Amino acid sequence: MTSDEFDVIVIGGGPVGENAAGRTAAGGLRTALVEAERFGGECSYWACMPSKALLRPGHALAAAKRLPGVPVGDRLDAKAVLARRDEFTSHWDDAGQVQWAEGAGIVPIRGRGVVTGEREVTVDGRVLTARRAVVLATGSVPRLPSLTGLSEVPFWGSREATSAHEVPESLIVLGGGVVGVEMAQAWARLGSEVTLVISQDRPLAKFEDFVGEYVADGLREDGVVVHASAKTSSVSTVEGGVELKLADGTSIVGKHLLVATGRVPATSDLGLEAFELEAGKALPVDDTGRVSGVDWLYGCGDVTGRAPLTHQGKYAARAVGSAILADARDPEPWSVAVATADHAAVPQVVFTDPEVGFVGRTSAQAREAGLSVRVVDVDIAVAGSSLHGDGYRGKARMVVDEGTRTLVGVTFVGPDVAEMVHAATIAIVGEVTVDRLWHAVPSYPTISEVWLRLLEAYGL
Ligand SMILES: Cc1cc2nc3c(=O)[nH]c(=O)nc-3n(C[C@H](O)[C@H](O)[C@H](O)COP(=O)(O)OP(=O)(O)OC[C@H]3O[C@@H](n4cnc5c(N)ncnc54)[C@H](O)[C@@H]3O)c2cc1C
Ligand SMILES: NC(=O)c1ccc[n+]([C@@H]2O[C@H](COP(=O)([O-])OP(=O)(O)OC[C@H]3O[C@@H](n4cnc5c(N)ncnc54)[C@H](O)[C@@H]3O)[C@@H](O)[C@H]2O)c1
Repeated sequence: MTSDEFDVIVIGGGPVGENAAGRTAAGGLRTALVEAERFGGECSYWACMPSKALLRPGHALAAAKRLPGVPVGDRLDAKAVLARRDEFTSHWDDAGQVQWAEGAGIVPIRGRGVVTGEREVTVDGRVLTARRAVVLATGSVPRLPSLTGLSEVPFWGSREATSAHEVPESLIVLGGGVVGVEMAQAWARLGSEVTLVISQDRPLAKFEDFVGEYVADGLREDGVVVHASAKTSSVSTVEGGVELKLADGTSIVGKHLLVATGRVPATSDLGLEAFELEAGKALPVDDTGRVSGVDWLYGCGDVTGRAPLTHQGKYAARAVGSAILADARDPEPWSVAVATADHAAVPQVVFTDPEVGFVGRTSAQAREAGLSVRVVDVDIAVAGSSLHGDGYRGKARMVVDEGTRTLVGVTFVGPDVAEMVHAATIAIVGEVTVDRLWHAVPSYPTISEVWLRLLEAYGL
């Protein structure tokens, strides 16, 4: 093989592309990983890592304040928090990721990749060929709302919100999805005056309805002003920042505006039209990641729009890698080359305080799927939660398919519930019946005892 010939070419060196390339390289295939910006992708530099690094100190401080006797100050040392965030992004230097790729036997190639023919990728004029497969892991890009004046004002996207080096005096956050609530709380706890503007009646509207209420209460406790059911009319530059006008006549002025209104799969400028694929739309893939109608082309991660989360994209990447290695066609569901869990058991944590942990289907989604649904709700009020912090407040919901007596969805909201989600994921993936789950005894005194309360409330 020449230096431009490979078995597999992966376009997009984010966490998902890295995992796909890592898997095929480990299986002995000569693999190129093409990255236009930084190896490590959005997640490492402008998304998961910096956002969680910004949130964690505020949560630790709030947790300590709930425990009499723990000596704590009143506010965060913003400079130290931002410096620690910078460490977590490796100061936006991807040398470590390149080193990892080389160590894993991958050939990293910096530049923008375009699919220019069958099994052919051109990177800034250099033509690469792939004997087996091309994998697209190009991620997603922000979706901007149509808002009068937006093209004329300077505004933040999630990149600026996660990489800022100063705490803004005030911040307007537009969008009550995950980015909106996480960044609203992070900057409020770092000392900014934050206003959250959401179009729905509560934030996190895709989750069970009580989730948004708990999170909105948590934000208000941190001083965030929440404008729910708000219709925006225009935005403009004013002395000292930006002004957002709402349709009801309310005017909000802030130093910066963060637009957090979602993301769309990055499928533009990739040459996909030549293969009858629509640019700007999610890449249509089957459960092995194979693109419909193009049998040498695969996709995984945000670009497919299936489950736009780092862990789920990496899982899809492992399936793609396995499918390429085995040249798997229509493998069995739940086999290693298939991302079956995308349909039934996607977990997600929203790292606010209170935290949200969710997996599977909400009660509404389960009903839409035609399941015979039983919903069980309990407050998280067990010995473990009382010990965890004074005034602990949380709620748990279990959605049971009565046809099989198995769990199809679980939601927790409350301080530090994130680590409880994986037990629920295992129960759903393993299709464990509630009757068997009864015998999984939670340790005393942990917050996990809420499982016992859920099963008792179910009637066991
Ligand atoms: C603020 C924020 C916080 C988040 N927090 C979390 C979280 O806590 N947990 C979680 O699970 N998810 C989180 N997400 C979602 C997560 O970031 C994405 O799901 C994840 O990054 C997707 O990985 P990916 O590899 O598919 O795409 P990306 O990480 O976007 O990587 C794609 C890469 O492809 C490159 N690329 C694109 N086009 C080309 C081309 N033509 N040629 C070469 N390279 C190209 C890009 O430069 C980029 O590096 C967050 C998102 C945001 C915005
Ligand atoms: N902890 C995590 O897992 C985590 C953290 C951050 C982001 N993410 C992922 O990153 C992706 C992007 O997050 P996001 O929050 O930008 O998207 P999102 O889709 O979760 O939320 C976007 C929100 O903006 C609202 N919106 C859209 N247009 C609007 C308008 N004109 N005015 C007001 N509101 C408007 C939508 O109703 C929605 O609530 C998601 O897939 C998310 O799951 C995950």
